Formats: sequence, C-alpha cells, structure tokens
Amino acid sequence: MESDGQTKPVTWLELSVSCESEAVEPVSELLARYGYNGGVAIEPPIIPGDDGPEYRYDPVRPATVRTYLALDDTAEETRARIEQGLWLLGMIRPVGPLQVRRIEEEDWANAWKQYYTIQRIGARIVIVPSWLDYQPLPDDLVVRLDPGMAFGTGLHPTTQLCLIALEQYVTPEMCVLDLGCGSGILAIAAARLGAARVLALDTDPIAVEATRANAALNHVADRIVVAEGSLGRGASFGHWLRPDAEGHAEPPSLLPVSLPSDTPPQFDVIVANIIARVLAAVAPDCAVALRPGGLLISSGIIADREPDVVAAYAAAGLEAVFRRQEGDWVALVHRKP
Ligand SMILES: C[S@@+](CC[C@H](N)C(=O)[O-])C[C@H]1O[C@@H](n2cnc3c(N)ncnc32)[C@H](O)[C@@H]1O
Repeated sequence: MESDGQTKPVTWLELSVSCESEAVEPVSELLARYGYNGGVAIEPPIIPGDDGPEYRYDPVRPATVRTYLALDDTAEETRARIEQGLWLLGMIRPVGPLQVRRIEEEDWANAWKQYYTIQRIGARIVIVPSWLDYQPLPDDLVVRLDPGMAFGTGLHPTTQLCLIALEQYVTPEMCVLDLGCGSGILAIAAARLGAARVLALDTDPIAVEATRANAALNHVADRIVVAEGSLGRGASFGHWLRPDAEGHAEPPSLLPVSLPSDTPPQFDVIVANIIARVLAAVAPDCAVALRPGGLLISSGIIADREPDVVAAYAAAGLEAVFRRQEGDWVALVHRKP
C-alpha cells in the first residue's frame, strides 16, 4: 500500500475481518476491491520462530485480513457494500464480523505493515512479502511475492502442500508446468529449486499479470514463460469458482497456441493446484504432457472428491506415488510410467 503521490486525508478507517485460512483469499479479494490503493494486509495466525525473524504458521487459529478506507463522504456506503459482500461469503464458509477502527494519519502510515509476515514452508522455501526485508539463511530459497488480486499468498494449505511436494521432487534442469499459476508462487518456487524452464498457465488474466510481475520481482522471468490459457481440456472450463463452469468438448490443441517455439513438448513435473473436477478432466492431457517417468503434483482436492481424481488418473495410466492431507485438502503425486 504505497503512496500514490496524492494528498491523503488525515483520518482513516481500519476494517478488519477474522477468518479461517481457507477464507483469507476471498475475503482479501473483497477488501482489496474497496480498500485504499487496493491494498490488504493479512495477519496470519503465527507462532514466533525460536530464533531469527521467521514465524511459523499456526493452522489452528483464525487469520485477520485488514484494509483501510479514507474517512470521507463515501466511506459509509463502501463499508455497507463490504458488509454485504462478507454476508454473501459467510454463506459459503464462516467469516467473522467486520470490525471498524478509526485511526489518524500518523498511525496509519505504519499500522498496516506490521501485519504482514514471512512464512517458512517445507525445509527451505521462504515466502517474503515484497516490501519486507529478509536476510536469507544460507540454504533458504526465497520467493518474494506481492499479493495482488491473484490467488497464491502461500497461506492456503493447498498451496503449501504443492510447495512441499515441489521441494521434494524438483531437481535442477527440470522442465516444469505450473497449471493454474495464480500469483506465480509455485512457478517461482520451481525456478528457485533449479528448474531450467517453467511454463506458467492460467485462464485468469489477473493471475497471468501477477505471475509475470512476481517472476520479474524474483529475477527469474528468463526461466518462466507465462501465458493465458490451460492444458488440453482445461481450456474448455469457464471461471473455476462458478458452479456452472464445466469442461466439455475436447479442445483443438494441448497447449495454448501463442507459446514460444522453444517451449518443451513434455514436462518433467506438472504442478496443478486447481479443483477436483478440473484436475479429473485434464488427467489425459497431463498424461500426454508428461515425459515418461514425469510427475504430476495435484492439489486443491477436497477429500470427498479424491476418488474421482484418483479414478481419472488411473484411467489415464498414471501411477500413484504419494498422498498428503491437510484438514479437508488432499494433494497427490502421480508418475507416468
Ligand atoms: C487455487 S489457485 C492456485 C494458485 C497458485 N498456483 C497456488 O498454488 O497458490 C487456482 C488457479 O487456477 C486457475 N485456473 C482455474 N481453472 C483453470 C483451468 N481450467 N486452467 C488453468 N488455470 C485454471 C485459477 O484462475 C487460479 O489462479
């Protein structure tokens, strides 16, 4: 939430909402729509590390999402709209009530920054908000992120499961496909783990823009090709969060046509954190896009839907290698024989 060079009003409203980690992304998206400069601050439930500046994520307590509004003539209407949006979100998953606090300019300047934090995930990956200083430890693989509107702050268990699996399976010089790249967090982590080429695809242009920006921020843009689109049948889905978005006809090509000619035809690793029905639909396409011996890391699978995804992978000839569950979320690793 940097200054836009305009004169800022003196009084602000701080709006905050407490929610489970799984609701952080939609609540952030809602607050970002109305907050000053589109900025939101996420205060994850954290446990201080034993030494150093890092904190560990506590999955048991709720997170808090904050944004700021200038206290002007439109503030009350904006606040009512946010409350209405929260009420709608609350029908899908529990979110706390909107808390409102009035703060003066001099407090505001620094207030939001304290809520952002650094997350260590797996053994070596450290997610660092782009505006925070972090002194990496010798083995750290730092991913700097500016959480815009795209999904992928590293807070969601489905992302964390992918990061852990990437750390386990990506080795230097591999070619990786990140299907549904969101903020680019997984593509950048793969590059940090030594992947020589990463293709990051997303059907949402906001995600494509965020991944490009974050790849540049991490100085790995030369190894990550970012494109709008999907893999095979994935391209025939509408927006993934719409219940009516269904895959249907077989698409004309496996990959979006606009890719650079040196894009590898097959990948050593595909990582896809989407949702069960998209993962099941693209199973045959993933099988084609993997080189023999290549691995598919899939996440975003609600436990109830795991059998559908497992069946689709078996039908596509993929062999189960690994499974991990966090709460209701399952991540799977499959190998192409
Ligand atoms: C849960 S987010 C994952 C973001 C990030 N990879 C992470 O792990 O945090 C899912 C992403 O997949 C994208 N997506 C949804 N359906 C898709 C499809 N059929 N093909 C490609 N991307 C898709 C969404 O736009 C969204 O950015």
